[in-house]
Amino acid sequence: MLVVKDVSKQYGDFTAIESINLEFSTGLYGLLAPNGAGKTTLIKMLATLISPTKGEILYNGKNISDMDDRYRELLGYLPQHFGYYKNYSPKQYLLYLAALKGMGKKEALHIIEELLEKVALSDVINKKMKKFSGGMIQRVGIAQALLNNPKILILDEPTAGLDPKERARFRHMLTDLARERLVIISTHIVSDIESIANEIIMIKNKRLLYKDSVENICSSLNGNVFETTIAYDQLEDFRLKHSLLSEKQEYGNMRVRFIHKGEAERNWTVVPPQLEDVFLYEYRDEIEGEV
Ligand SMILES: Nc1ncnc2c1ncn2[C@@H]1O[C@H](COP(=O)(O)OP(=O)(O)OP(=O)(O)O)[C@@H](O)[C@H]1O
Repeated sequence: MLVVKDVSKQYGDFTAIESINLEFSTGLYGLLAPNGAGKTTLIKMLATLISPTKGEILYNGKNISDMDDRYRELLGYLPQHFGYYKNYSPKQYLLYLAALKGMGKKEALHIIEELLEKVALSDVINKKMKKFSGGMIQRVGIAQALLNNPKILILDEPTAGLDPKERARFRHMLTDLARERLVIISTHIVSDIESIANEIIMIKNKRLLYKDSVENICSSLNGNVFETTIAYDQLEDFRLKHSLLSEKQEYGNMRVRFIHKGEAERNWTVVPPQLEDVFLYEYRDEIEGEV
């Protein structure tokens, strides 16, 4: 069990994360927030790459920074930008990392072959990585994070640059990996984790906003998400009055989805809230202009 206890992180005078409390057990946790919200900061603290300014992170009751190597033996980590050697094959690269971890070559070879099979790279085990797609490189990244068969797997924005097919494959793989370990994945893309995370963690204004199931988070907007059709020239006025979530052209009119708290109008249809609605609503100030 991993516990984040009242953790804050400051960079000089700037506070990136403030008084965060979290508890993790086995399963998949999605850390979802727009860029700059502090996901990487939190993840780097969980990976002991940086230390909290205040508070502590405990694994089975022990402070992870005191555990030192004993904690890192339990940890697999894929950073946002991971360094690999383009002229190496996945096998050469993983053998090199295994040697750094002090693994014997015979044991390492066996594990590496198994891992590359798990991430569906068996057929390119000896091919140079310079010809690999973004998705294939990310799968090598996952394989390196799994070298020590970690109990805790932490992936920072692992789907950046992947196409929809690769994203889907990635989701299957993560579900599989989270059956027997704690997996924490950070992303600003709702669809990456919506269908697979046991719990979603959202940070807003440096603090914890939600740590809950998708269903419970969505229920915070029950009865407040509507759709209706308006004329194109009403759109600007509508945008000023309501929190617009999405808009699309439909037979010369505009179909709009929006948040409204209070009395509804007759021609509005209330719709079940989706995680994307909560994300767009909660971060409407941060992501204005981005979407
Ligand atoms: N070493 C640092 N020194 C000063 N400020 C930092 C440092 N690292 C991060 N920050 C600031 O802390 C805030 C949170 O950054 P962080 O990288 O954790 O966000 P994020 O949610 O992971 O976003 P991204 O996905 O873009 O990295 C940002 O405002 C960032 O500029």
